Amino acid sequence: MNPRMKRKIPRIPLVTSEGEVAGQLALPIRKQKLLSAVKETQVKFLSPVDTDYKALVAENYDNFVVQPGTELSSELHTRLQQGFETLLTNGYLYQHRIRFRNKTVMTPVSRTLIGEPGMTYRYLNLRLFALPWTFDDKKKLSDVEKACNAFYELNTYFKDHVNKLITEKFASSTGRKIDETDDSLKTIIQRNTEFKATILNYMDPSEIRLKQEPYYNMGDIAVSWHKDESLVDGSTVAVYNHVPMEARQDCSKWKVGLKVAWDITTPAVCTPLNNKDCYYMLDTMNDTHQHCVIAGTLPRYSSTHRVVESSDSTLCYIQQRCQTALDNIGYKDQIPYLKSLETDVLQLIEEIHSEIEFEWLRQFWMQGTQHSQERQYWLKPMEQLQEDWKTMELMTKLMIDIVVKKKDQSHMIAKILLPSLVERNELRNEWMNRYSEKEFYHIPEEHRPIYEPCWTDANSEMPLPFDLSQHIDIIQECMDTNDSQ
Ligand SMILES: O=C(O)CCC(=O)C(=O)O
Ligand SMILES: [Fe+2]
Repeated sequence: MNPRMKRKIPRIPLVTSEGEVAGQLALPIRKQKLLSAVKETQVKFLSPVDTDYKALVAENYDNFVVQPGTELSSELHTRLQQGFETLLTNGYLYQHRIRFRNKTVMTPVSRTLIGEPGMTYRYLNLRLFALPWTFDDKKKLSDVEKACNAFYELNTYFKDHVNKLITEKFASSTGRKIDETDDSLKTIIQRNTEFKATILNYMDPSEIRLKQEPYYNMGDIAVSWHKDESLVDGSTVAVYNHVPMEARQDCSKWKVGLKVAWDITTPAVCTPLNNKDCYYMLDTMNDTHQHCVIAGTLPRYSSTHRVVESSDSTLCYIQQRCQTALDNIGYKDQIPYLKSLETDVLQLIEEIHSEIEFEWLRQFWMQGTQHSQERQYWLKPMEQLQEDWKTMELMTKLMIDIVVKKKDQSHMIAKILLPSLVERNELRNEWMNRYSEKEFYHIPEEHRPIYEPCWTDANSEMPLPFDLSQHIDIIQECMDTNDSQ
């Protein structure tokens, strides 16, 4: 059976984007209000064929810029188009199963993240781990690596082009002549152009049943109204559009929709895109507006470059956090002990411990075998993170021992441990029960979750059991006796 056929009718609800789930789920109140207002008022949108379109864009969407593909070199287009195709044919683009209001839902669009080595991007409660787009000079690149590198080239182009757009905008809004040494200009440019990763999107509309755009009747919605998450405030999003077989009429083309966030009095805009076109949401546009993608009739790819808010989303960051925690373990005659028992130190270690387990290890392995095989770059670092995490299990065990033996600081340590262990146990349960049996059964084998780390009580290497319930009871008891003394 053709593996693509299996995906034709998704068994689990589709999420079309942030905050927008097709079917079953209750709507947020804000959206309900908007929808009932829509019924009463005639809300409208304009397209480039409408006479007032230009004026509307100038007034309310001046940070939205469409650039015809002719401005990019044909060599770059060729590399990008080959890049998309290579990634699709090698199975790198697939629909994401994400958790949304306690349900598992599937994105209609197939995706992957490419970016700076060690970059991750969190959206819809899923952490994406980037395929690197740059490599050591001497490395002989595989086709997939060459494909990723093409998007780095596009990224370099986008940095340069957005620099120009922002500089012009700055000059026209301040009425000043362009001065490249101007510090405020430099800051704005940096904020807008430090693209760190791109999400590639792919969809063949003939394979997926889509919902209608709910407010304006724009057509079939592939990516529903949203703002992009986890970005630096006031940063640009730059998008490349690729439709291998171009539709002739506007009505069959893919379109990008824009509206002022939670506003139905200002008309929205809906702009058809041609193959190779780029569009930009400059500066604060992603903060003040929402965008959506309306499906055309033919398959389409896009590459969406983002200035990721990366303070807590790089491999370097989590490795440093690990080191901070591990600095507190010492060994005397090979016997481990905690160097400091200060509240803040222990609290921080417990936080890091859970962060590694739930934000990194489980997020990575939950995405399945194919996902991990594709990410050779990540395998060694993940192994090391898991080793470090295991040492943190030992550190937690040392804390528990102090509580149980009623040593000096036991009450204070119990107060830190109790909420931390309760939360860890709950999160473990949640991760282990992420899919119902029925859902699990319908996940293709290569995308099935790997429940890692996972161990049984028979595993003598692990300092603590997987299920923390008994330890939680013991600590609770210690606290109760301590309180009653
Ligand atoms: O494909 C596009 O044009 C934009 C997709 C999008 O909004 C997203 O991936 O966040
Ligand atoms: Fe988006």
